[in-house]
Amino acid sequence: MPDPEIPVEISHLRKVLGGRPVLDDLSLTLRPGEITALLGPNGAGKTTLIGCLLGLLSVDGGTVRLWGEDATSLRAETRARIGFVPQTMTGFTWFRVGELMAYLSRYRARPDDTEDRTWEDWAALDPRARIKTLSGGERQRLAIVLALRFRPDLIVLDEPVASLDPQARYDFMRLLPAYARRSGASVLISSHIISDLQDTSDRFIMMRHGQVMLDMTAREIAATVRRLSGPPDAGWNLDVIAAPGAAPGTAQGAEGVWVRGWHPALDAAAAAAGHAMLPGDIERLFLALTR
Ligand SMILES: Nc1ncnc2c1ncn2[C@@H]1O[C@H](COP(=O)(O)OP(=O)(O)OP(=O)(O)O)[C@@H](O)[C@H]1O
Repeated sequence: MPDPEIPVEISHLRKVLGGRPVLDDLSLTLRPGEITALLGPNGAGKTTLIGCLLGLLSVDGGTVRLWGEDATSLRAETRARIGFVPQTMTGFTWFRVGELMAYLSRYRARPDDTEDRTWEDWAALDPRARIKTLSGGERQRLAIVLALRFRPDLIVLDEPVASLDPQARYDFMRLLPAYARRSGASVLISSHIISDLQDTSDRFIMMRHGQVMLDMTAREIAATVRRLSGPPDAGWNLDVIAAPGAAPGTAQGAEGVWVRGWHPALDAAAAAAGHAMLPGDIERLFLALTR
């Protein structure tokens, strides 16, 4: 049943491009107030997924629902609840920064001067600058400000920080979760800079070849994912999720064996078996899953 409380519900999504499935039987749910990191190597299908999620691309199978509505036929009020930061901002080049903000403000459903100031102060753009003269990073800042000033309930960001300088990136990765906590917005952020996402995300979705390889909350990963020095005992009932460097047909990886389903009762047995247990470090887990 479609649920009007759930910002995004994707079920068995299939998308074919150039004659091959780029997204294949993909399901995921984004919940209110949660920051979800979307990770995956180049070509995994992240941008295509975002296109389907926003209703910009048609789907070849499955469903994409935003607050219970089909993504390709959202009502205008529902569309107004979404803030999207694309990989690169195009268009509006003839405007000056201040003119564009003033122009778009006319269409805002929920003006909020405090939010405006927070993001405008962060972006530190000259309102008189013409958009066509902005640098790549300045355009990225503008795209972020434009998406977030509308106080969206769902924020979708496709690699928003790649061209930001370290200071702007650092500040943004602190302002974004603060906004999500304040507003209860659901955030989906795709990025290759995993260190930025490690401490700020509540949930991690790792994609490869158009499929979800792992979808877990940060808490679940910390509590139940471990890297062992060798294969686990069969009686421990653990799922081996990655064994990078493993010889075909074996679970033994040169860089350890990643398992899920860990629980503290196993600590003593694992220590006796000589396992060096490391908690789930997101970046190493991602590298192991995608190697
Ligand atoms: N219009 C198209 N026609 C054919 N293939 C396409 C088209 N658009 C994308 N693809 C293919 O779909 C796959 C997924 O592309 P997508 O841009 O979604 O990946 P991504 O995970 O966002 O990658 P990146 O991290 O490089 O941005 C790629 O192999 C790409 O070549």
